[in-house]
Amino acid sequence: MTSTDLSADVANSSSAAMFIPAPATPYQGDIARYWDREARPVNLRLGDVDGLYHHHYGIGDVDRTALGDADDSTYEKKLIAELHRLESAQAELLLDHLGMIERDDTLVDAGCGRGGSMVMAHQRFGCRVEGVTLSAKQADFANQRARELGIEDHVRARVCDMLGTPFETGRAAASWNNESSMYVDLEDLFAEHSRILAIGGRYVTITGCWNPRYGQPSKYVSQINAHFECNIHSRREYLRAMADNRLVPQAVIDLTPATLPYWELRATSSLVTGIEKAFINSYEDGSFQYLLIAADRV
Ligand SMILES: C[S@@+](CC[C@H](N)C(=O)[O-])C[C@H]1O[C@@H](n2cnc3c(N)ncnc32)[C@H](O)[C@@H]1O
Ligand SMILES: CC(C)=CCC/C(C)=C/COP(=O)(O)OP(=O)(O)O
Ligand SMILES: [Mg+2]
Repeated sequence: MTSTDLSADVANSSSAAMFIPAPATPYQGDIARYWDREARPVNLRLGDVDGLYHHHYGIGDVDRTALGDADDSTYEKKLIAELHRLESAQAELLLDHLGMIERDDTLVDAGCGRGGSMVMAHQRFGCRVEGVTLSAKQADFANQRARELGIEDHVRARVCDMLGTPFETGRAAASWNNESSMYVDLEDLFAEHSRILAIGGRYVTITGCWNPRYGQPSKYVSQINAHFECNIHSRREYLRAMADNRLVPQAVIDLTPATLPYWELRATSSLVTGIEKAFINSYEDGSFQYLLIAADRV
């Protein structure tokens, strides 16, 4: 794919001249404010470990040898590094599912946060990565990080609704949502991914979803929704909305067992936010699942 710039509108490309569109709905205004104000140590201190700032959770086994003795004065620092390693492992798994990406391809990160996954994608594939977020603070942060790394010509965040992006039709080699699809209607979301993706392109999401086998969203799922002002969808809704929008699943991976060690470890740290028990309980009672879905645009 030949692509230097997917965007039909480049006006808001640099933070200095960033054009901030009015929110499409009052809800999106709330979410923009939420992320503009967010500065939780559990995110900033983890990002400070190596400069990759994530707003998603972790997967994989805890490396107890890396943590050492809990009585040691360096234990908390090691614990933070370990949580961060698990969060980056989550992003690596998402990137593993993007398929063959060439240097001249363009990828789209829908709901890019502070841009950690975008940087990792560029570092892995050498390609251009375009991200959208509702939060001007997050877009500024991500663009500042890209400048610091000298990759601002390849990695760019902008303030934009993921349901109506300025990207050209059929040009993206791959696109993803990393824990950002619980803020939007899935039919609208997948219609937009389907529009921007090339035929044969790849879509990947990692998300928390409620489990139809449980019946309805549990009290823990409701707690998570209230905590983040989001609206968690069911697994069934994901698969149905993909099918409706020419996205054919190639892999559906239940990451619930893989994310539980992250939560158990996080619950013991000084950086707890109070939402840890809701995740642990809902994963354990089967009402909630941590899922990766990779789909082909057909
Ligand atoms: C939990 S954070 C995930 C950030 C990032 N994907 C990561 O893994 O670090 C959710 C993100 O979704 C974004 N978001 C929510 N609704 C959006 C929308 N309608 N359009 C664009 N971004 C949106 C928020 O601004 C925020 O950046
Ligand atoms: C899996 C689900 C349902 C996720 C909801 C979306 C969300 C808010 C993710 C984490 O962001 P964060 O990294 O800012 O959260 P925290 O501060 O808890 O680490
Ligand atoms: Mg976090």
